Amino acid sequence: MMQQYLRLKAEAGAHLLFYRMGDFYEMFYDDAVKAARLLNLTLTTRGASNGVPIKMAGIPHHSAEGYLGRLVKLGESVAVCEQTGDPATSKGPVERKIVRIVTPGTLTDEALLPAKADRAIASVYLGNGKGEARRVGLAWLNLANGQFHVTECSLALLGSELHRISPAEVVLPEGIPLPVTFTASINTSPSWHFETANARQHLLAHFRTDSLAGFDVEDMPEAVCAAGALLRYVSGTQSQALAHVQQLSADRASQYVLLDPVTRRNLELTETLRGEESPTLFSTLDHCRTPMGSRLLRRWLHHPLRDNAPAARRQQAIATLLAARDPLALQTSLRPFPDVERIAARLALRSVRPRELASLRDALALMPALREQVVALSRDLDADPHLGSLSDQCELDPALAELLQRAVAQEPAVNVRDGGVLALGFDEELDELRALESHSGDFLVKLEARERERTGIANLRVEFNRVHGFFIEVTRGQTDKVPDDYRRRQTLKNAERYITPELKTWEDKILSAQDRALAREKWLWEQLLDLLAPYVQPLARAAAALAELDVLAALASHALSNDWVAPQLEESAEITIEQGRHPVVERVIERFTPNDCLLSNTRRMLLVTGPNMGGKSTYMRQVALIVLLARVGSFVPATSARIGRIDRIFTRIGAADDLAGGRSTFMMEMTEAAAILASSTQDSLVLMDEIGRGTSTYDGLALAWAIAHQLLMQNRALTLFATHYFELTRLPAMQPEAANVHLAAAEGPITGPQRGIVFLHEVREGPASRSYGIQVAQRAGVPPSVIRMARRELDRLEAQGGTTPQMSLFGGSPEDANAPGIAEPGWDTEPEIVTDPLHDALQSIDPDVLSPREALDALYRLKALSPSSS
Ligand SMILES: Nc1ncnc2c1ncn2[C@@H]1O[C@H](COP(=O)(O)OP(=O)(O)OP(=O)(O)O)[C@@H](O)[C@H]1O
Repeated sequence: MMQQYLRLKAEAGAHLLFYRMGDFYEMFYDDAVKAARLLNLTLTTRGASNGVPIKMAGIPHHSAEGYLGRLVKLGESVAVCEQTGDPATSKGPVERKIVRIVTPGTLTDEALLPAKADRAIASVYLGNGKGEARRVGLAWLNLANGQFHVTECSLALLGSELHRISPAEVVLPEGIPLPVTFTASINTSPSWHFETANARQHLLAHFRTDSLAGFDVEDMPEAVCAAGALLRYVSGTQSQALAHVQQLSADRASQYVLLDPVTRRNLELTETLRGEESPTLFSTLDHCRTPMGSRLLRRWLHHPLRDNAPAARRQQAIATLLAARDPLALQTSLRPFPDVERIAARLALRSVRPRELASLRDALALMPALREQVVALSRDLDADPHLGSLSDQCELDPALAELLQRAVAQEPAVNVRDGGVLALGFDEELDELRALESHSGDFLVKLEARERERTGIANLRVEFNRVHGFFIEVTRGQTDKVPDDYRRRQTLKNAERYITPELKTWEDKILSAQDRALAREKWLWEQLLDLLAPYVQPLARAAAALAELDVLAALASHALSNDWVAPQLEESAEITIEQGRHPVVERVIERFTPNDCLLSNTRRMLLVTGPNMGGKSTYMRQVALIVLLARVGSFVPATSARIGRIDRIFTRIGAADDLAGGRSTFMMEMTEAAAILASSTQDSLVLMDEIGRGTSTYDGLALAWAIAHQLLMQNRALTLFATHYFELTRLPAMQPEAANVHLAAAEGPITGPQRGIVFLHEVREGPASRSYGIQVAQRAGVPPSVIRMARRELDRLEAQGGTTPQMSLFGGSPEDANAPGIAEPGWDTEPEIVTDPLHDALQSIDPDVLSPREALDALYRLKALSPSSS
C-alpha cells in the first residue's frame, strides 16, 4: 500500500495528498506533519519505513469539504485520491486515483467559494526583451464562470495588473520567481508548457480551431504563452474537460482607467485601509439581489472605463430605470434568482448539485416575466437599446425549462448518491423500482398481521434496521411460540429477532430494487448532464445579463435614494463637479458639506491647504471617487458633474510602512511619487497628500516644491496637491494653471467640545490664512501646559518674522504669497535654498571621531552660532 501511496504522492508533487482509506482521507510523512499543524489534527504513526515510524494524520471523508476550505484559504493545494477499484475483487491494495486537485484559484464548489467575490487563477510569462522592451504576458481564468482573459504589459505595470485581476493563485514557469510583490498562492508548471508552440497547440486543441485569429490575440505572443500553460494547468486539476471555457478575450491597457495598487487601496474600493470589508465604495453600493450581481459590481469598480460610449450606455440604462421609477420593482424580480453564473459553470464541469438544478428550473420559470418587465421599460421610454439587448440575452430555449421540469424532482435530495433527485415520470424503469420500494410498507404490515395470527404472539413486530436488515422481533417470554421456520438473527436482552424464508426473499428483492434504483438514477443523472451540456453557453450569457441588470438596478436605486446625478461624459480630460460629496462618508456622517471642484486645461493644479482634520483628504478622495464612478457608468454624488476621459488615477495619500518590503514611510512616499512622476500624463488625475512631510522641513519643502513643479510643467496632470507648506501656495502667482483652495475653519470658543477651532469643511478659493495646528492639538486633548508653551513659542517665532524654516526656504512670509512684485524664485529654475549656519555646523560634526576636548570646543562654537546668543 505504501508503494501505491508513494507513486500517487509523486504524481501530486508539491500538493498535499488526501489518500482515501475507508471512511478517512489519510496523509503521511511531511504532508501529515503540515496538515496536523494547519488543521490542528492529531499526529499519529502507522508502521515504519527503514525503522522510522511513518507519521500519519487523517480526516473523516464526510467532513473533507470543510478541511479543504480551510487549507485553500491558507493558500495550500490538495490532490484528492479516491478508491476507484472494487475492494471485493482487488488483489493487493484497492486501485486508487487522484480524481481532482483543489487549488486556491481553481475552486468551483459553492461551499468553498466566496459568494460575492471572484477567485481567478492567473499565469505570468516574462518575455525576452530588456528593460522597457521586456513584455509580460498575463492570462487569467475564472473557472467558476469560464471567463478567460489575456493581456500584455511592461514589467513596470505587472504589479498594477495583478492587483486589478486579483487572482487567488499565480502559476509561473518552474524556477522563475514572480518579479513583483503580490500576495497569492504561487504554483509552478514545467517551462515547456509556456513555450510558444506548445502553448498555442494546447489552445488550438482546446478551442478546436486552426488559428487564434478569431480571438484577436495574435499580437500578444507572450500572453498566448501564458494562456496555453494556464489552460493546461487548470485542466490538470479537474477531472473534466473545461467545456465552459469557450472564449479567450484580450484586455487592452487602453480600455480601462489605470489604477495602480496603491490607488486601489487608498480609495478603499472593496477593502478599507485596515483590510475590512466595509465601509467601502463596494459595500455602500452593493444593493445587488444576486451574488453574480455583487461580483459584477466589484469587477466594474475595479475596471473604470476610458471610453465614453460603454460608460454612457450603462448610465443611460440607469436613467431609464429611474425615469420609469422602476429600480425597486426590477430588484424585487431579481431577488429569487439563484447564482446562474456558477450553476452554468458547474454544469459544464459536471459537478452541479441536484438542488442547484432545481433552483435553476424555478428561475427559468420566472425568466419570461422578467424579460417582459425589461422589454416594457425600454419600449415605454423610446427604447433603451442596452436594456433591450440585455433582455434578448436572457432569452433561453424553452426546451431547457421543459427538460428541467420533467427531470428534476420537486425537492431533490442533496446528493445524487442518496437517490430521490429525479422526478416521478421521467423514467419508467426508475419509477417501477421505486414503486417496489414504496409497496414494501404495505407488504410488511400485512406480513406482521399474518404472523401474529399464525403464531398467536400479539406483540410480534416486523422491523428493519441498516445493520441486520428485516427481522421479526419476539419478546423473550413468547419465544416458545415461535414456529420452526423462524431462524434466529440476533439475540437481545429482552427479545429475539428472527428471519423467515418469505421475509428473506422479500428483503433480497427490496434491497436489490433499492440498489438498482440508485444505479439507474446515477446513470440517468449523467444522461441528464449530457442533455444539458448544449445549454451551458446560453445559460452563461443569460447569467451575465442578469448580473448586469442587477448591478444597474442597484446603482439606480442608490442614485434614487441618495440624490445622485448623471455626470456628463466629456472627450477632453476635465473635471467639473458642483456640490460633490464623498459617496461613503456622506452615508456615515449626519451633515456632509458638499464642495465644488474645477480642474481643466487652464486650471490643472489645485493646492489644497487648511487645518488638520479640515477635510482635505476627504475632499481629494471624493473627487477621485466621483471621477471613478462616472467612468464606471454610474451616477455620482453631486448636483452636476462633467467628467472627461481620464487615463489614470494616481493617489499618494498617507503612507504606511512597508516593513515586509523593507521600505520606510518616507521611502514608500518617494517610491510612490516617483511612479507618479514617471507615468502620469495630461489626462491623468493625481492626488498628492502632504508629500515631503516624512523628512526634515527643508528637504520636505524642497521636494514638495520640485514635485509640484514637475507635475504642473512636465506631466501637466490634473492634480490635487494638499500641503501644509505655505510656500507652495505661491505657485499660482507664478503659474496661472495652478490655483489655491483651502478648507475653511474658524476660531471656536475657548471651552466646550468645539473649543479652539470649528471645522467648516468648506472648500474656498485662495490659500488658508493659518494652520490651526495648536487648536487641533488642543481638541485632541494635548495637556494645557503643553498647549500654553506651544502658543508662547509660536508667538516668539511669528514675532521674529520669516525665521521659520518654511519661510526662510524661499524668503518672505506666507502673507506675501499672492502679493505682486515680490522677488520670487524663478519658476523655471530650481528654488534657491537659503542655508542656516547653525544647521550646517551641526551637520559637519561627527560625534564618533571627536575627543572630549574637541566635543567641548564644538559645543562652544554651536552656542556662539545660536540666534539667541547674539
Ligand atoms: N465635507 C465634509 N463635510 C462634513 N464632514 C467632513 C467633510 N470632510 C471631512 N469631514 C470630516 O472631517 C474629518 C477629517 O477629514 P480629513 O481626514 O479629510 O481631514 P484632513 O484635512 O485630511 O486632515 P489631516 O490633515 O489631519 O490628514 C473626517 O473624518 C470627516 O468626518
